Amino acid sequence: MSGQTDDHAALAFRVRGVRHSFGQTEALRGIDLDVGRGEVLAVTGPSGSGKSTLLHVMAGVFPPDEGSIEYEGADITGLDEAERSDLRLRSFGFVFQFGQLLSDLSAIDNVTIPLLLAGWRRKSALVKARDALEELDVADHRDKRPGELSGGQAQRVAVARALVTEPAALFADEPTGSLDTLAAEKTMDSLLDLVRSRGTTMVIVTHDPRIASYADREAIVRDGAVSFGGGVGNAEGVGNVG
Ligand SMILES: Nc1ncnc2c1ncn2[C@@H]1O[C@H](COP(=O)(O)OP(=O)(O)OP(=O)(O)O)[C@@H](O)[C@H]1O
Repeated sequence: MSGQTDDHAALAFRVRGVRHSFGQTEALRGIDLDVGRGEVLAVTGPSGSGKSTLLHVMAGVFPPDEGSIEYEGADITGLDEAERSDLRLRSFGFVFQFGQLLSDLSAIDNVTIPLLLAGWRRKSALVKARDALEELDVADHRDKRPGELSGGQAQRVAVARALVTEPAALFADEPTGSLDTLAAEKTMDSLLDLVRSRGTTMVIVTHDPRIASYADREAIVRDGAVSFGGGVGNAEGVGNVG
C-alpha cells in the first residue's frame, strides 16, 4: 500500500516532499501523503515521531520548511499568515485533547463563536449551535460552563464547536486522549457518524489503536517519515486512495 494516488480529482490533500525542523530537530524528513476527499485517515506512531507537526503543516497552522501541500488542488504552502488563517476558518475544524473551550463561556456560547467569526447573526448562530449540541447529545448541558461538565461532555461540546460550521476537513489531535474508554467510544461514535454523513475529510492523530480502528486507513509516522498500515477499517479508503 502506498500513500499516493494518480486520481487528483478525488483528493482533499496532496503532500509531497514535506520537511520541517525545529532548530536541530528534524521533525518531518520528507513526507509524501494523499488524503482522499471524505476519507478518515488515522496518523499513528511513537511519541515525538512527528504526528502533530504533520497535522499542523497540513492544516496550515504553519508552513513546512520544504515541500508542498495541496488542499483541493491549490498549493497552500505559499499562503501568508492571514491567508492561512482565513483558510482554517473557512474550511477546517479542529479538535484537540483538552483545554480548547473558553472557561468563562457556557457550552452554547462556546459553540456559537466560530459561527459569529464566520459572520452569522447571533440569533441564527444560537439555533445552529443548539442543533450541533443536540447532534452530540449534550444539548441539556448548553448553559453550563466547561468546568461544570464531565470530561466526555466537554469533549463532545468541543466536537460540536469544531463541526458547527460544517468544515470540509476536520483535524483531530488525540481528541479522546483525556477520556476513559466509554466516554472515548461515545465521543468517537458521534464524531464519526457526523463526519461520515457529511463526507467530511478527517485526519486524526492518535496513539490509541482503538481510535485508529475508526479510520479508513492508517499512516504510521516514525522518525519523521511515513509508512502505511493495513487492517484498519476499510483499508482502501474513500476515494480509492490507498
Ligand atoms: N515547537 C517546537 N519546538 C521545538 N521542537 C518541537 C516543537 N514541536 C515539536 N518539536 C519536536 O519535533 C519532534 C516531533 O514532535 P511532534 O509533536 O510532531 O511529535 P508527535 O509524534 O506528535 O509526539 P506525541 O505523540 O508525543 O504528541 C519532537 O522531537 C519534538 O520534540
